[in-house]
Amino acid sequence: MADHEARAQVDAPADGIPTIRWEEPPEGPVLVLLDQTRLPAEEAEYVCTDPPSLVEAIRTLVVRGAPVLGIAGAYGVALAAARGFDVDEAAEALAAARPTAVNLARGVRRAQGAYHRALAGAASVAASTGPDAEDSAGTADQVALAAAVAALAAARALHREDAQASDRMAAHGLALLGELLPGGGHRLLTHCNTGALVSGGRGTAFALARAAHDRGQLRRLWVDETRPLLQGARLTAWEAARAGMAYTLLTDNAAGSLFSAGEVDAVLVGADRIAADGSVANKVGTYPLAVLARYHHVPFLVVAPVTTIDPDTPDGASIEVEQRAAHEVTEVTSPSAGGAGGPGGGMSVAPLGTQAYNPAFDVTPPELVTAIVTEEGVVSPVTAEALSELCGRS
Ligand SMILES: CSC[C@@H](O)[C@@H](O)C(=O)COP(=O)(O)O
Repeated sequence: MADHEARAQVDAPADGIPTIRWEEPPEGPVLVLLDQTRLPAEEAEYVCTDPPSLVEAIRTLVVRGAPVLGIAGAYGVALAAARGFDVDEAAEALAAARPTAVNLARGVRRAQGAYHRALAGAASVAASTGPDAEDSAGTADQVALAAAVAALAAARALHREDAQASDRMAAHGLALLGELLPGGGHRLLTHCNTGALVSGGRGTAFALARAAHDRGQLRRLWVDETRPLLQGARLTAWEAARAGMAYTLLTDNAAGSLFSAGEVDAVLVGADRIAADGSVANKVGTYPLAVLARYHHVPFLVVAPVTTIDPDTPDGASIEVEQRAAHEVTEVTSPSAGGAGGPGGGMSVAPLGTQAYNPAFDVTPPELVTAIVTEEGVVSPVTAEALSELCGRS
C-alpha cells in the first residue's frame, strides 16, 4: 500500500470518532487524542507535544483500552524521535505508564525497534560515504530524520493493522454468535468500553455488538456502568447512542438479577492481556460476569486482537494487575456532574481516610471462557495449545 493510502486510512477515524491522530503543524509534530475523561460531556482534544504529556494522558485515562494504548505507545516513540527526545528513555516511560495491557509495551517496542533499525541502517550508509562527508552535523540530522520517519511508519502500520483487525474480529464473532444463538435477536451484555475509543477501528467486543446491530440481529445491548471510572456509562453508552443501538445501562451489581431473569443471551468483553494458558485480564468486574455466565449457561466471549495474547506470561497468576488510587473509589466524579473538594477532585462518598481496594483489572480463568475471538479466528475451547497454534498463524 502506498504511503499516502496508508495515511488516508488511519486519518479517517472509525465512525467519525477521532480517538487518536498524528498531526504535523509548523510548530512540530503532535499526537492529538480525544480526551476520554471529558466524555460524554464534551468532545475535547488533548494535544501531546512531548512524551511526558502522553505518559500523563495514558496514566489518567485520557487514552485507554488495550489496542489503542499500543497505537499511542508507538506514536509516542515517533513523537520522541521527531522532537529530539532520548528515544529509549521515552520508550521506557511509555511502556511503564500502565502495566496490565500488554499492547502498550508491544506498540512501544515495535516503533522503538523500527527506530533503531533505521538508525543503524542510515548510520552505516553515512559511514560508507567516508570521512569526506562535508557536513557531519547535517549527516547526523539526516540519520535522525530517517530513524524518526521509520518510527512513525511503524506506528501508522500498527494503527492500520488494528483497524483491519477490528473488522475481522467482528466477522469471526458474528459467525460464532450465529452458531451459538441461532435464533438472532441477541441480548448481549458488555463490560467497560471496547469500541472505537479503544482502537484504530471499531474496537473489539463492541465492534461485534455493533456488527450484530448493523445486521438487525441485536435486540439489546446491556451496558455495565463499570465502577469506579464508569467506562460503560460514560463511553460505551455514548458509542451505543451514536450508533443508534438499543441499549440499557445497569449498575455492575445488577447483572446477577439480569441473568437470573433470563435476559442475557451472551456476554462480550475485551481483554488487556491474555496469558499463554488462556487466562484473561480485563476490566475489574469481568470475572464475576464469567462466573454468572457459567452458572446460567450463557456463552462468555472474549474479543481481542492477537496482539493482546502474551505468550511470555504463562498464566493468570503471572499477570501484573494495576492497582489504582483510593480516591477513584472513595469519591464520585463525572465530567458532566462536576464535583470538587476531595484529593482527586471528586465528591467524597466515604468517611475521610477510608482505605480502598481498587484493582483496575481482574483475571478470568480459561475454563470460564467459552471462546476467544481474534482476527485470526476463534479459539474454543480455550487451551494453551490452541492459543499457541493461533499465534503461530499470525
Ligand atoms: C478492547 S479494550 C479491552 C480492554 O482494554 C478494556 O475492556 C478495558 O479493560 C480497558 O480498561 P481501562 O482501564 O479503561 O483502560
